[in-house]
Amino acid sequence: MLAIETKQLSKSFWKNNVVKQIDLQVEKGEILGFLGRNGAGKSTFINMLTGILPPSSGSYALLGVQGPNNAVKKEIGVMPDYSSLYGSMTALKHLRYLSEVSGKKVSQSRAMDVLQLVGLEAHANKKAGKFSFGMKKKLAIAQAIVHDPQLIFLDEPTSGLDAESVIQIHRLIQRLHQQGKTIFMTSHNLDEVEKICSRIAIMKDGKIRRVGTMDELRAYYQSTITVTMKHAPIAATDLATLEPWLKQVGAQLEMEASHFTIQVESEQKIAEIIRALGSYKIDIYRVDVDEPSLEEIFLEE
Ligand SMILES: Nc1ncnc2c1ncn2[C@@H]1O[C@H](COP(=O)(O)OP(=O)(O)OP(=O)(O)O)[C@@H](O)[C@H]1O
Repeated sequence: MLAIETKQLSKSFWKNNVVKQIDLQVEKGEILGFLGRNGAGKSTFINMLTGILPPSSGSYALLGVQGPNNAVKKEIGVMPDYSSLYGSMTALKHLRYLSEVSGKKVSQSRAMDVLQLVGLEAHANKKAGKFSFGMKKKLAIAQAIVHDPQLIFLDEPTSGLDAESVIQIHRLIQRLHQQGKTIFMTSHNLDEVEKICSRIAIMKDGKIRRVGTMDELRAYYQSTITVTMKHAPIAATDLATLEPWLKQVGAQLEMEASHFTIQVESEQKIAEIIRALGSYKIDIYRVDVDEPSLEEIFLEE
């Protein structure tokens, strides 16, 4: 079953088209990482799905129910902007009160369990107004998950958190994933997305440019495989013909005495180069293939 399905979903503010005809499908149980530069339209897209903004055109369904629809609200968890927390309410009260508002009031012990999951158990009875930025963020995450929703929207869940808290939140996300929850998360931390998300969507100028697993994204960008080969010394006479040949096979050739680096379009080209060196009877000691990182893929978009 699809957890999220959008069809031509669009949003304009006056004449400014911020989200442009997005068709996106997210399977139940996925962790989808939603990437994009500042101003790409990510928040606007999420705000439509979570009922904060009405779409200008197009449609969406959450957990198979056409939105907006209050019936499905109980099964959706949204991490609020930390600045919208109530300063005079304790962490515990927050969770109990806001779960009631969302239609699925939770017990005191459930609220305490969730505060423990985000590492706030020692602060359960402190007012949110006295919390640090990181503590507010954790409370916002707790608020998104306290009513045990099926679909969870997390907006930059770890930005601004200390290293230990980041690990704690990653573990929590993985645990939710194991429980079969669907998680839709934005992040500007590409390492984090690469590590914990099952699929990645890259948004630019209001459109989703690419969506896929890390392997699928890499396959798409394989035109930029960088290969470094360490080899036995090459005789000057061989080099005279080998070097021009390599320049034809790939790009950005950099030759040193014991190794060279070259960019090729496909794995077949790597095989061709290895065969060619073999025909010159040049031993190859090592082949390093540098696959594009998410950062490189992201920057290309
Ligand atoms: N309520 C609004 N009225 C007018 N323009 C808006 C409104 N909300 C967002 N925008 C514009 O829409 C564009 C996309 O903004 P959005 O907040 O969706 O981007 P984002 O990808 O979430 O960025 P960030 O990573 O910085 O949070 C921006 O140019 C922004 O100025």
